[in-house]
Order: sequence, then C-alpha cells, then structure tokens
Amino acid sequence: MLYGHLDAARTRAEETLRAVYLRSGGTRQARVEREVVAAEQARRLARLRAVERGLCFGRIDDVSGRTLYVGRIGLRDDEHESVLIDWRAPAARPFYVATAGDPDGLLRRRHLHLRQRTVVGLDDEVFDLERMSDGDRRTLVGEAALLAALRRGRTGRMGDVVATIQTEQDRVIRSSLQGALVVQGGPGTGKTVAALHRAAYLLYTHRDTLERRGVLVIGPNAMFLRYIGQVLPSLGETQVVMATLGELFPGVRATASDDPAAAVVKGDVRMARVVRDAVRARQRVPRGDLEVPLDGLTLRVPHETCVRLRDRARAVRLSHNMARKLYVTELLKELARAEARALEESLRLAEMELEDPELDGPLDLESELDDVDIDLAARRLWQEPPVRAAIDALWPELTPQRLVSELLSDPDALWELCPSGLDWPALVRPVSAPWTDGDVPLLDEAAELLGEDDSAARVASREAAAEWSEQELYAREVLESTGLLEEGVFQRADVLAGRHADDGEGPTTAERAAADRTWAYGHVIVDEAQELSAMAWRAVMRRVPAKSLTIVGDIAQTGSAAGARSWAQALDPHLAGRWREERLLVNYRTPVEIMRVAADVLASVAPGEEPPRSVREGGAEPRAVRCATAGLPALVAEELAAVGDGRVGVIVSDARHAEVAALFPGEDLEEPVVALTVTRSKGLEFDAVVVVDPAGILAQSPQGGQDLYVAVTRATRRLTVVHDGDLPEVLSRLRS
Ligand SMILES: Nc1ncnc2c1ncn2[C@@H]1O[C@H](COP(=O)(O)OP(=O)(O)OP(=O)(O)O)[C@@H](O)[C@H]1O
Repeated sequence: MLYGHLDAARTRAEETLRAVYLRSGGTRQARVEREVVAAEQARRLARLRAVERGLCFGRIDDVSGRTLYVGRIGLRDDEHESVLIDWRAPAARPFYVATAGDPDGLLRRRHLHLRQRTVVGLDDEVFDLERMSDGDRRTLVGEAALLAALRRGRTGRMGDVVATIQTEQDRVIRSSLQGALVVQGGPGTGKTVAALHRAAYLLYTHRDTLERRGVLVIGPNAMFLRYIGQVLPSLGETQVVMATLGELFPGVRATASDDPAAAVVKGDVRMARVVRDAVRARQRVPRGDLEVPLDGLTLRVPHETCVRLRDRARAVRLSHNMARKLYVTELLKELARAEARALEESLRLAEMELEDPELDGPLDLESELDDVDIDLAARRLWQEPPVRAAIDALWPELTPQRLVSELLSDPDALWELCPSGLDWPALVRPVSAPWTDGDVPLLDEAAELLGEDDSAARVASREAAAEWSEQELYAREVLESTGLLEEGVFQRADVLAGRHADDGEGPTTAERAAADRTWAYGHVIVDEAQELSAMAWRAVMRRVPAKSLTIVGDIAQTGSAAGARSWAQALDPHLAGRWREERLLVNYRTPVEIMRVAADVLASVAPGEEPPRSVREGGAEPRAVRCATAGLPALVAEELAAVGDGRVGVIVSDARHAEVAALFPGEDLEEPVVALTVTRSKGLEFDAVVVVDPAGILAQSPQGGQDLYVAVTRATRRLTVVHDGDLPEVLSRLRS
C-alpha cells in the first residue's frame, strides 16, 4: 500500500516536471517561477527515487489507539492525510526513544523487514500487553531487529541504520544544533553512524540555515570518506561537503605524511606564533639606507625612514598583503623624493664641472615637487624593475604556500623563530617537498595572516549582493503568486532565492563552500576527532564561526602523537568549557569474545577506562598464530572461506606494510581482502581481521598501545593475530 503512494507521488512529480518543461516563453517572472517549480520537483523526484529500498521500517501503536508508520521520507495520500512519517519528524521520535521503563506513550513498536517491496520479517516490542487488543496480541512477532541488522555481512561500505537507531544514539542525533556536542564512545559504539544520521536530521530540521551555509564532515582519510560516503545519500541528503583535514585548504592536496616527531611540532599550538613571526620577519628594513640604482642614479631612502614606513604599515593591523599596498604607496613616494634629490645632486656635480656662471645658487628640486608630481613619479617608478625588486625584498607579496615551504626549508629561520623546547630540526625538509596533513593548519594560519588583495572580489561580491536582492524580490513574487508559501513548502523568500541560485549550471552550496577557504559552515562534524592536533583545531574552528559542531571520537584510540589526550585539552582553548558530552556505551561491532582481548589492551593504555559492552556474542574464539609472512596467503584464504561473502582486513605494522600489501594488492574496501596500516584502518570494519606484527604495532610510536586497540577492534566476527616473534604480553589471553 505504501509503495502505491510512493509510485503515485513519483508519477505526480514526473508529470509536474514534464508539464513545466513543456511550457516555454513568457515574462521573466514566469520563467523564474517555472525554474523554481522545476528545481523543486526534480529534487523531490530524486528523493522519492532514492528511498525505494526499505521505504518503511517501523510502526508504532500508541495508547490513544493511533497507528503510525515510520519511514525514510514522509508520504501523504490523496486527501493529504499522512500515511508515512519521516524518521526525522517529531512524531517519529517515540519509535527511537521508547524503552520498557519509559514507553513514551507507546503500546507497541514494530520493526518491519522488507526485501524489495515485500515484508519478509517483523519484530515486535510490547510495552503494555494489558492494553493491547486480542487481535493485535495474536499478531505479535519477536525477533530482535537490531541483531538481525548486525548479522548482515560487511559490504565494504557503511550502511544507514535508520531502522534500528538505539535510544542513546537517538539522543545524539536529535541533540540541538546550537553549540558543540562531543560524542565519546569506544570502538563500534555507532559514533560515526550516529553523527551521519545527525547530519541528515539537522538538514531536515534546520533546512533554512543549513542549506545556505552547508554542512562539513571531516574524516581521517579518503578511504574512510569513501566508506561512509553512501550513508547520507541513502538518507536523502546530498548537500554535504566531505573532506579530510588535508583537503581543507583549497588548491592544496596533502599527499605525504609526517613522521611522529614532525607531526608533534607542526601540531603544537606554539606554531601559530612561529608562523606569525615568520610573516613579520618578511617585513624587513635594509641594514643601512635603502639604495636603489636607477638609470645611473642611486635613489637613497634613509634607514630611519624605512623603519618608520614599515612600522606605520604594521600599525594599520591589516593582513600582510593588504598592508603591503600602503607600504608600497608610501615607499614609492619616498623613492620619488629620493630621485629628485639624486637628480639634483647629479646636476650640482655637472654644474661644478662646467662652472656655468648662469646656474648660480643651489637647486632644490625636492621641495619643488607637489603631490601630483610625486604621484606621477611614484607611478613611473613602480614600473621600474630595480624598484620592484627592492620593494619585493623588503615587503614581498606572499602566498601561504610560499611562506610555509620557504620557512620549513630554512633551518636558520626555524632556529631563530621557534621557541626553545620546540624540536625545530624535525621540521626541516626540501622546499619542494609534498604537502602533508600537518602542513594544512600551518597554511591556513598563514592565509589568515597574509590575507589576499581582495579588492576585485569585493567589487564582485557587491554586484552579487545586488543580484541577490533582485532574485529575492522575484522569489517573493513567485511565492505569492504560486501559493507555495501557504502550503508551507518554503518559509522564506531568501531560501527560495538561494535554491533558485543553486539551480542549473551554477555550483551548488556544497561546491561553493568546498572551494572557499573562508566559507562559514552552518555545522561541522569531525569524525575520529581525537586525532586532531591543537593547530588542526584552530583551522577547523575558523570554518564554523557559530561554533555549531559535532565532535566524534574516542580518546582511548588516539594514534597521532599530536592528537588529543582529553577533550578538555583539545576543546577548551576554543570553547572555554562550553561543550556538552554524550557517551555511547554499547558496542555493535565487536563480539564479546574479541572484546575480552581488546579490554586487556585498553587496560594497558587507559587503566580504569571501561570498554563498551558488546551486543554480539557467540562469534569464533579469537586466536594467535605464529607464522612468517610467507604463510599469510594460506591463512587469509582460510579466513575468507570462513566469512563467505564477507570482507577480510589485514592490519599490519607500518614497518611491515609494504611487504604484506604486496601479497594483497587490493586497494578498495569492496574487494574481499585489503591490507592496511592501523592509521588507514581507523573507523573501518571487516567480517574477519588478521592483525600482523602486533609487537611492531606496539613499538611504532608512543601511541602504539592505542594503535593495537584500534587494530583488534575492527572485526565483526573473527580475529586472528599473526606473530613471528614472541606474542606481546598484553595479548597473553590468546596463548593457547
Ligand atoms: N543502531 C544500530 N543499528 C544497527 N547497526 C548499528 C547501530 N549502531 C551502530 N551500528 C553498526 O555498528 C558498526 C559500528 O558503528 P560505527 O562505525 O559508527 O562505530 P564507531 O563508534 O564510529 O566505531 P570506531 O570508534 O571504531 O570508529 C557499524 O557497522 C554500524 O552500522
């Protein structure tokens, strides 16, 4: 029946769209109106097509005798009566929050399992059997929906869990848009999945704000972003920018990684000052007077004047490249005067040589110059290469890329600018070295200080603003004339104008935001947030001035040497205690048997920290196998056979990765086997995991214990640890 409504809605949207396309001509307003309606219908159609799978997954019966069906989107029948509620709507909330202790007005919650369009399973939870009718009692079915969802094999892509969101996750998803929310939870507690559903929920609930400003999701690496990439589209949301930290600076792509020592220094908050001082160090004064040779003359500006000009340009507190304009103007005027003086001097010398009686009395060309002469002379001098070179040496126009690459390749400058205690030699590298994730916050810092000469952009933005008001006016007229306002489809004309502006060939909000370093997002979600350094947090916070964030992570899994040791340490410098925390305590990934091993590792890195409670049990006993690299293919084949259609992840120490990856060259998570370092396996999961060289993982960095914890918690069914030396003590439970 519901699919009948879905088909009818699709047909209606298709027909409207076709009718709109068939119409042509008319006034400008008519054209705008047509485009608005066409765009809205196209969007609606895309959404209706995306929800074919699992359209409806729940039903709730409440104490007032009302029955509601819950699904991926809301649908109405021909009489405009609601037949399916969107999972994000307030009316759907009891489906997620009702518990035996607090049923929230429900008698029964039913999970529906669909294959294509047919219901293949039901799963009931009854909250008040006494009040149910006999007929309803007879139809009760009781298989746990969650466990059914968890038993499915891994596909290499994360799926949505909209049908089985748990109460503690629902609190995270529906938490207010305002302020910063930290979601702390052990491995497999659904932090990522909850954060993505939160993005969909916020876009649904605050569409006005967020569609205009956009939502940014920051993940640890490209593989992870691919892994989670389909969750939001399957929830009907496409207006989200997904990026790694290394992609946050438009025009730069971080392709290399830092060794731990360099990562620590680059992530240290004192680097903000180093970058600031590096910019100031490029605002120079000559040792003595400034001397510029030009056409046989020497233009000389006294040292004190150079100091005065530099200090004046600094005092205006503009960014370096903007202040440079002032500096250049002033210095050119000084050079114009210096030219007059030099000319005068040369004439005086000539006169002395000629002893021309006609030329009596000293010449004073400088004092005869008025402002117009000086301006003209300054313009002429600006075209002279020796003058340009002199100015560029004193106050160059700088790009962030040039500043940072020159700084990191200049040991003398680093020695001079870095405070004691900062291990600056760890930073030194060739000037053309590839960018790393750790460089991006430095570039961002530099960009803030350098600024851009944005006069052209300002003119463009004034024009855009004028265009915008015009569009808004048209949009308002369209709203009035089409009655869309009354139907509650659009709340505000500026939103409609924004949608209209987004249509057609132009870039979408997400595309515009991704290309603009200074874009202010409406909300930012940071996953694996424990890995961010103090400098990275500065870059993230700049992108969300309203400080509306969802920060997702697990302090016990911090692998980066520059990462967080506590949320307070990472966030208080920006949010001064103004952040709230939700904890997720149930592990939906790792079975009890594997979690016992993980708990030993956790105890060694975070004594006193409770591991999350696993919902899965009855998995295979984890095992340790002593074998050399040559034995790995046979062992992995065994694991593959055991998981059938599932996926095997081989997680290996950094030192042995190249050697092992040569045996399993798969690079895509959808392939049956993939070999990864621990860093690359962050946030991922596999049916079976083979951890190779646990001792190497423990030894590879000061955070080796945390890395091992991450590695052993990636499996949903089977864990094998492969070692060729002694098994580390922390894994002694695996000794047979
Ligand atoms: N309510 C739920 N219903 C069904 N599956 C769920 C639910 N919550 C989480 N899962 C599943 O549990 C697994 C782990 O979730 P997720 O990756 O979000 O955990 P995480 O806390 O981010 O883990 P990690 O810290 O290890 O990255 C995923 O397969 C996810 O789909």
